[in-house]
Amino acid sequence: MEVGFLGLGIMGKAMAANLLRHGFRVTVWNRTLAKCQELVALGATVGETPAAVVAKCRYTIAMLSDPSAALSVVFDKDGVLEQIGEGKGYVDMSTVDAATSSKIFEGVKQKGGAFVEAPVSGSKKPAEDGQLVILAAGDKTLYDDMVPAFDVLGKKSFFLGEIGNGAKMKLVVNMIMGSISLLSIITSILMMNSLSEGLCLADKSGLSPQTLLDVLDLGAIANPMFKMKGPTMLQGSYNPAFPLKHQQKDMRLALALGDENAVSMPVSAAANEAFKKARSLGLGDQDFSAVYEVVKGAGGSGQA
Ligand SMILES: NC(=O)C1=CN([C@@H]2O[C@H](COP(=O)(O)OP(=O)(O)OC[C@H]3O[C@@H](n4cnc5c(N)ncnc54)[C@H](OP(=O)(O)O)[C@@H]3O)[C@@H](O)[C@H]2O)C=CC1
Ligand SMILES: O=CC(=O)O
Repeated sequence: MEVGFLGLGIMGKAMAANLLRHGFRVTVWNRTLAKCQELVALGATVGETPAAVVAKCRYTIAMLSDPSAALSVVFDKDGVLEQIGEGKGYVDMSTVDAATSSKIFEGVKQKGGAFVEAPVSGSKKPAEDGQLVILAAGDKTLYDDMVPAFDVLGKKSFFLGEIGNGAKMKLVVNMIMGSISLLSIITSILMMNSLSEGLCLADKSGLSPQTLLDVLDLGAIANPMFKMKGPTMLQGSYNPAFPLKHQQKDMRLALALGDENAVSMPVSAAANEAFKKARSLGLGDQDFSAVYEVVKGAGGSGQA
């Protein structure tokens, strides 16, 4: 199967590489064209513009940063709309709001093409391992055509019906993830303080601190989020798997969805403030766990 792939950021690069590894022929484009070279080394060909990729491929996937990037790649000069038409499909896997997705759907439909939105849950590692969860909606025939690609990219794909449902589901999931991860960071700080005291007490009492760790890890307070992100957070190292600016964009779009539907979400609103603050501190391009810096600055103990 031949596919086009637009957008080779953290996720797009891993996903396109995965398709190549599984025998797909892939034509790639990225705004910063130089980034295509890594994929060329894996067997991809390059399209000079989004329109050139769509002209070459029956199916084109996009993985772009946000609503404005998703719209620009479709509607601007040399964009997807210049070449989309009867018999061609466009699949946007970026995380955007339902209104953005609907605009793209209408634009593609007017040209006679088919459109599926298919945002994903799962970060850099699941993208590399083909373990994403795909939340698709829109044209069912195109969805069915894309199943071989979705099977490579993800461990499960859902077809959620009319356009907008995939975008909304993704925003709800990420709103929960953003709030929970902030709570988990705060909990981790408290846990780390308790843990430090526990390790000290064990040591002074003639017990092995390592055995204490082994025992705790097997019990009810074992904490997967802390295990995954904790060690690098404590070093203040936030190499991005999921950039903080994207997490904040998802919180913002989810809160707007809450506004539209009059759903009160005080926990998410507070989490959004913390992510906003982190962006204002210049942490937008770091991993979203860098929100830890905000929590520390607000009086949490960073010495854990
Ligand atoms: N990272 C993660 O863990 C996950 C991310 N997502 C979502 O996937 C999407 C991509 O995320 P990720 O790969 O991490 O993001 P990155 O920031 O790493 O990549 C963003 C991509 O969008 C391109 N881009 C940005 N602005 C424009 C524009 N105006 N026109 C054309 N291209 C543009 C960038 O091009 P250039 O290289 O030129 O800057 C790059 O290819 C986002 O919507 C994110 O929310 C979903 C699940 C997990
Ligand atoms: O959108 C981010 C994710 O981890 O899912």
